[in-house]
Amino acid sequence: MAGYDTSRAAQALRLVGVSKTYGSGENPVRALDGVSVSLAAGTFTAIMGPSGSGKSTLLQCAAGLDQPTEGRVFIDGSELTGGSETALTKFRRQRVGFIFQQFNLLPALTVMQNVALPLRLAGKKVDRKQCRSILEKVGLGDRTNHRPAELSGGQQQRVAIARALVTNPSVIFADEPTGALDTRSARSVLTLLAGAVREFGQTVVMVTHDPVAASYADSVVFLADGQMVGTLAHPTAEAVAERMTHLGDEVSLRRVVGA
Ligand SMILES: Nc1ncnc2c1ncn2[C@@H]1O[C@H](COP(=O)(O)OP(=O)(O)OP(=O)(O)O)[C@@H](O)[C@H]1O
Repeated sequence: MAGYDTSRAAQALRLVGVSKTYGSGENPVRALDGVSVSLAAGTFTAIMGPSGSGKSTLLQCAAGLDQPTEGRVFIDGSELTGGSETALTKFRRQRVGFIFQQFNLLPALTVMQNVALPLRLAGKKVDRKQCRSILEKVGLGDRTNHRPAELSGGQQQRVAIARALVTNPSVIFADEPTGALDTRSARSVLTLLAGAVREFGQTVVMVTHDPVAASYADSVVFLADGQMVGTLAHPTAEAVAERMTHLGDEVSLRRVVGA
């Protein structure tokens, strides 16, 4: 993490030969197998693949929540791998945003306090005006003093988006952000994420199972058996669904021939 530069790099995220093996001994699981990918700043990328293909592991390693067994990860030009845990935590708090399937808001805090939390954790000054303005952008300007339990699932996820945006991170990682939402709320969450990319130049990386959700992204990265097996630019839901169907066949074939 040495030599961190405050100006933004052209590549918001770069993985070089990233592998992750869980466990050791007789039955180690190679969840990621030599993944190399570069994502330009200001882009929206969906990660797709069959269950167990390594999507969540990729997100965890890319976001610095887990350490790869091999390979290097760079966010905004700064290397995440190889540093101390303390340095990594500090970097994550300042430069990375997260959105989870189950929202992960703190129930005892108000909407405003939840949004301000990453600023507090990063040791930054809490600018209530800025927090309010972000909450207005996600359509919750009138809910700042409510607690999460008083909001719908879609509204809670919009608070989580505001919370992810507040530190102006280099990358926002979203793990199945629409997985717990109805179709209408999912659409509003995806529109917000896509808007953050187009309007503020935010970089978003989203794991999803849903071809419709993936169609909101600029491109899709496909994983199978821990390896990157393809990309699709300007995805439509139909093209993504079609690719996923063939991906299943390809994976079965690779397993049969032992490739
Ligand atoms: N902590 C762990 N210990 C051991 N194996 C693990 C661990 N986490 C994941 N795995 C294994 O690594 C592989 C990839 O898992 P991962 O959760 O990344 O896949 P995924 O594509 O996100 O799956 P899903 O779509 O079902 O969430 C799987 O075989 C999984 O069983």
